[in-house]
Amino acid sequence: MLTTHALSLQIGPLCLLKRLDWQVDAGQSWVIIGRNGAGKSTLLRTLAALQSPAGGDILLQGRKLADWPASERARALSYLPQGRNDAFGYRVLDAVLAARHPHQHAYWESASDLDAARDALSALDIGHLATRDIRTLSGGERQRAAIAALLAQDTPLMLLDEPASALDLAHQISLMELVARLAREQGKALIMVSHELNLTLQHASHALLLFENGHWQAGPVSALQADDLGRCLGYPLQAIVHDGHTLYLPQTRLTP
Ligand SMILES: Nc1ncnc2c1ncn2[C@@H]1O[C@H](COP(=O)(O)OP(=O)(O)OP(=O)(O)O)[C@@H](O)[C@H]1O
Repeated sequence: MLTTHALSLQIGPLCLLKRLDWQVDAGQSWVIIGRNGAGKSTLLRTLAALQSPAGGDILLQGRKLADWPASERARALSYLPQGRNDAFGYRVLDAVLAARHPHQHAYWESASDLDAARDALSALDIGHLATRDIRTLSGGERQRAAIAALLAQDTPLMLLDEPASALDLAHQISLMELVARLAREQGKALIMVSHELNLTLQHASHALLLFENGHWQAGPVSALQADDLGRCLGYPLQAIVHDGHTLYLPQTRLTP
């Protein structure tokens, strides 16, 4: 689905990523993990073709990302950025319908566009907000409306930047279950940035760790080591197995 060859990211003198060789296949859900400023959002924006890498190649379905016409690319990948800014008072349903634009052949949306938008709103538990002015939503509701729009876009590759950050615990869990289901049952490929370590690692299949100075490590979640994760996040962690799940907890530091 997505391949990178020697992908490097740099902002001014700051090297964020050095020669990333990476493959994301259909049915996989990846979480990108790293400290603040590690380059996670920059990587996601680069994969969404919103900024250029310092070097290397990104291939989407075998074709260079830069060679994709924008309208075709919008049917192949969707992107949820971190922040949102609503200048106009449109209805929640219309905001989600707008995400169907890449699939529309006529000026007006079709019945299947409406179905896709309504299904996406229900999946995010905000069907009852369909006719509300989007500017009146709470932070978590607005986040769920944005994720619903991403679902309605219905692309094989989905890029999500901190999708669970504004959500309450119950909605965080149902979002992660939804994401895992999309990968498992529909063969979607997902790449998420998340600071909700244990929640995300319970549902993701693979992890990409970003270390300082552009170093990285990629592999299945089942092969993750607490030492590597701790080094990546700048705090020692211990792995605890509970109910068949591995949880990563901060090690207690002995006070001198
Ligand atoms: N336009 C810019 N000008 C200068 N520095 C930038 C710019 N964009 C990003 N950076 C810097 O690049 C680094 C990586 O930013 P990025 O947003 O990718 O980090 P992140 O890993 O997503 O962090 P966080 O966990 O805090 O969201 C940061 O140090 C940031 O300050």
